[in-house]
Amino acid sequence: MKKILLGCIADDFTGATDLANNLVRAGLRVVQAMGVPAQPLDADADAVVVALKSRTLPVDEAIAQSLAALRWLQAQGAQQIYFKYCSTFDSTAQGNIGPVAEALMDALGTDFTIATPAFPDNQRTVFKGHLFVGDVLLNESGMQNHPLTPMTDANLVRVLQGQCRRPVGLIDYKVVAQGEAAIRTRIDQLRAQGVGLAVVDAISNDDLLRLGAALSDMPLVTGGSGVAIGLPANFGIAPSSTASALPRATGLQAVVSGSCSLATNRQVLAFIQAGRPALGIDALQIAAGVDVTTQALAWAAPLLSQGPVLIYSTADANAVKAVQAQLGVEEAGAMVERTLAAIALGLVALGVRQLVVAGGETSGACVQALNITQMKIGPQIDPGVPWCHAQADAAPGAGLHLTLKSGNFGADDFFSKAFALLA
Ligand SMILES: Nc1ncnc2c1ncn2[C@@H]1O[C@H](COP(=O)(O)OP(=O)(O)OP(=O)(O)O)[C@@H](O)[C@H]1O
Ligand SMILES: O=C(O)[C@@H](O)C(=O)CO
Repeated sequence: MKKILLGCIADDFTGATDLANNLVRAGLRVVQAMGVPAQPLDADADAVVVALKSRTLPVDEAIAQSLAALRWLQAQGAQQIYFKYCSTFDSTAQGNIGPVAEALMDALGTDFTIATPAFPDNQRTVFKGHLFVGDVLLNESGMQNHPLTPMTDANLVRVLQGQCRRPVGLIDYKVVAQGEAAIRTRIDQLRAQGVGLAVVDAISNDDLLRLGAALSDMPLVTGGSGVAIGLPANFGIAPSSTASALPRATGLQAVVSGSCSLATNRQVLAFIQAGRPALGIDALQIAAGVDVTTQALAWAAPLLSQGPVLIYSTADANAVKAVQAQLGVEEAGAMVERTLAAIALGLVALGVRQLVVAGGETSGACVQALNITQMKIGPQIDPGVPWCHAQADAAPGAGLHLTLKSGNFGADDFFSKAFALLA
């Protein structure tokens, strides 16, 4: 068995493809596994990204799944472990970023790791420990209204400290600007002070490349997908602009959107304004026992032959809050996810072979319903969002082209742009 270099654990499915995309573009051969594989790796790969749906699980379950992923990755020979979370640091006061990071540290027997969600290609920058989304602080970016993980504090040292037993420190931009040696010195200083995790400032890809060089011997790296751009060089691998080729796309086209993030709201609006068919589904109707899935599929069936259709639960923050007040946050989320997953499965049964799913939790639910276990990463549509290809029982033969779009990623015309790229 050939050993892998980098073993990655992603806390949601869109995040996993985001990371895999950056690694592929940096030159690594990557396999993305949905959940912890039951078998050893059967492909030649430099990195494996194990996609979990652990971001919003109870802490103990998130830890247990992450440790199972770690054990599998170690069995494949992984030299370094990467824990991927959201570039908007999506978590609650309990976690799961801090507790999972510390459980991985314990399991790896390491006393120090870094944490940075910086992803400048997607306008996520960290300055003096504070996370900016575009020009505004995290807590003013719309993320303060997230349905499951509202982010109300942009100070990541404070946020992470609230989730960790070990002291949390900062490697600030002045140190990062000086390069690898200065970063290593700062890490030594922090370790000597008993700091276990350090948030790292990064406002450009150059910062991330300098940081990457200083992480070559760190057993565990934690971050968004941005840090990944600086790691392949440590293994002697050079960036590659050739995205992996995917099989030719065929079949009908559809979008399923359960993301309520601001970018997805704009993308849904743009699709409707472009005159494309779109159907909104209502969480309260699902709760009232209406068979929303059958209704949605009956609506889509005659339209699919004319081009892409969109089925969405995407709503603005006020509408989501009103639904949650009636149904409860978790129940509302789970109910909508189950329905959209059943709709995705139904769309594939109707002949859809190019499927866009918006939202990390929603993607997890759809991919699990489709029983997809492994994906190949293809060309990037927008930063952080590639097309992928997977085999699925529901799409026998040529399989399915799939893109899992993170809530806040992608241009306003993302849905149309995605299908145009495969044409
Ligand atoms: N209209 C709605 N009312 C209440 N909850 C909803 C509604 N629509 C979607 N949801 C739930 O909100 C959650 C959205 O999370 P999801 O991870 O899919 O999107 P996101 O957070 O925008 O994406 P990402 O995690 O990639 O940033 C899901 O649990 C979904 O079921
Ligand atoms: O890092 C990001 O923002 C995304 O990959 C993600 O994890 C959204 O769910």
